[in-house]
Order: sequence, then structure tokens, then C-alpha cells
Amino acid sequence: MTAPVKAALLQITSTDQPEGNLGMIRAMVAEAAGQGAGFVLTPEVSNCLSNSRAHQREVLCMQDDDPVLAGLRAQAAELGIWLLIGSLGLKTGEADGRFANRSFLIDPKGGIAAWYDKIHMFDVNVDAHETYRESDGYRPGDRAVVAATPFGTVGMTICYDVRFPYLHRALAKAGATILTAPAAFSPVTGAAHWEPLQRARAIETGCYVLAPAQTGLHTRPDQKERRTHGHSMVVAPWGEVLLDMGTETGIGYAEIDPAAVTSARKRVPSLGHDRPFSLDTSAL
Ligand SMILES: O=C(O)CNC(=O)[C@H](CS)NC(=O)CCC(=O)C(=O)O
Repeated sequence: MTAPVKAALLQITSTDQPEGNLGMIRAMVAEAAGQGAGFVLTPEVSNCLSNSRAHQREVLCMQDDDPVLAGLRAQAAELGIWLLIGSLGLKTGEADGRFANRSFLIDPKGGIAAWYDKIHMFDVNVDAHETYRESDGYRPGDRAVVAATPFGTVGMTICYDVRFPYLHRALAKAGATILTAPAAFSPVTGAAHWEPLQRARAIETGCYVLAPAQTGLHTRPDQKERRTHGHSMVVAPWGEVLLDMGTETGIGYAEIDPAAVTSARKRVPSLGHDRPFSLDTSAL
């Protein structure tokens, strides 16, 4: 059986300094738990947002030595809350030197209930000035993950994954009722695509979508500028936007009610209406 939960999304502006980011996140997690949240979520690359591979090599750690993971696991246990660490950049020890972009679901005892490595890499030329080559720095995962909680089954995704509907459908078919979509979306694509993509994933799966996002200007004046879109979002299974946090940092709350999943899927049971088809290319 599942029960409702108050979810808290942290909208933050991570810098390239993991210790500072940890302090900021811990203060916000404490505040959210004080407000009664039983499930707190942080954005993609909460520990370090950086354009420099050299800097990442200096400050990122292996999972077992990572102070942000350890600090947040301890805090989840102290407060007795579920915590989605949207993602951490981590060293993996792989020969090619690439990092993992890894999301963690932490249980109220501080245990790692599930982890997920971002599958789809943002290798995109957004416009003439803005190019991303995520796969230069990060090694993609190849394993989709669902995990049971008292408030529903969580299907884990990260950021650019939102553009691949079959991943979300597979998660929902495996039982997911809540899709987590931590992000560091680009401002240009965010303005055009962020909300409709998140709403579409919720509507077509009949899942809640919880999308905590990085926001604002992440770099110092001496660094190449890096900005993110913000607009951390909660979408209900019927498609209503329950929370849109705009561009300021802060904490946003939404009530997650498993009954809303049941009700949306009863009204439109499309998740069970897949049909096999052939693809006729003879007229090409
Ligand atoms: O760079 C890091 O350290 C962490 N990774 C990210 O921030 C990634 C790759 S640059 N961002 C996205 O996936 C944005 C996707 C997006 O904006 C879209 O789909 O339009």
C-alpha cells in the first residue's frame, strides 16, 4: 500500500565547489524536513556544476569517498526522510577518465535504495554560441531503474532523458508511479521545450513528474558563462502543473497522492493500450 507524501524540490545554483554546495543543500533539506516534507529532491549535478574537466578531475570523488553523498545520506538518516540526490558527478575509475552522472534515491535510514546513471548524453549545438558535449566528460549508463517507496514506485531519469519517451514508458510499465527528472536545463532549450516535455511525460505515463532544477548563473566572471533554466516543476498524472518555481532559488512543495495516479490511469488507460505494428517503408 502506498500513502501520500509532501515532496520538497530544492531549486539551487550549484557552483563548482562541492563543500559549499553541500552546506547550502543541507540547510535547505533541514528547512524542508522542518516544513513536513517526507521526500526531498535536489537537481542534476548538485555537487559540482563546472565547464572545466580539469577542475572536475580535481574536485570530484569516487562514490565511496564522496563527501556530498556521505553528508546527505547522514542527514536523511537523522531526519528520517527519503531523499533524491538528483545527481552527483563522480569518478568511476574507468580508463577513459570519464565521470558518472549518477542519481541516488536515499532511504530514511541513509541507505542507497537505488542509483541510476544518466543514459542519454546532451551532445547538442544549441545555437552558434552554445555547444554541449556531455559525453566528452560523462560515461552514459545503460540500465533503467525503478524503486519502491511508501509513496509509490520511483522511476529514475535525469535531464536530457526527458526527450526519450520510450524510457519513461518502460519505467511506467515496470510499475513507476513517480518519475524523477532532476535537471540542469539550458536556458534556450528550456524556454522552448522544458514544460511541454515534462507535462507530456506525465500525461502519457499517468505518473507524477518531479523535476528539481538548477537555476541561474553558475560561473564566476573569470569563467566561461554557464546558466540554467530553473522552473523546477511538479506535474500531476493528469497533466496539471502543480508547481513551477520560476527562476529564483528556494524550496517548492507539492502533495503527492498515489490515488491521483490510479484516477488518471482509469480515465485514460493508454498505458495499457500499446499495439504491435509493422513499419511500411515501401513508399520511400
Ligand atoms: O554538465 C554537467 O556537469 C552535467 N550535465 C548537464 O548539465 C547536462 C549536460 S550539459 N545538461 C542537460 O542534459 C541539459 C539538457 C537540455 O538542456 C535539453 O535537453 O534541452
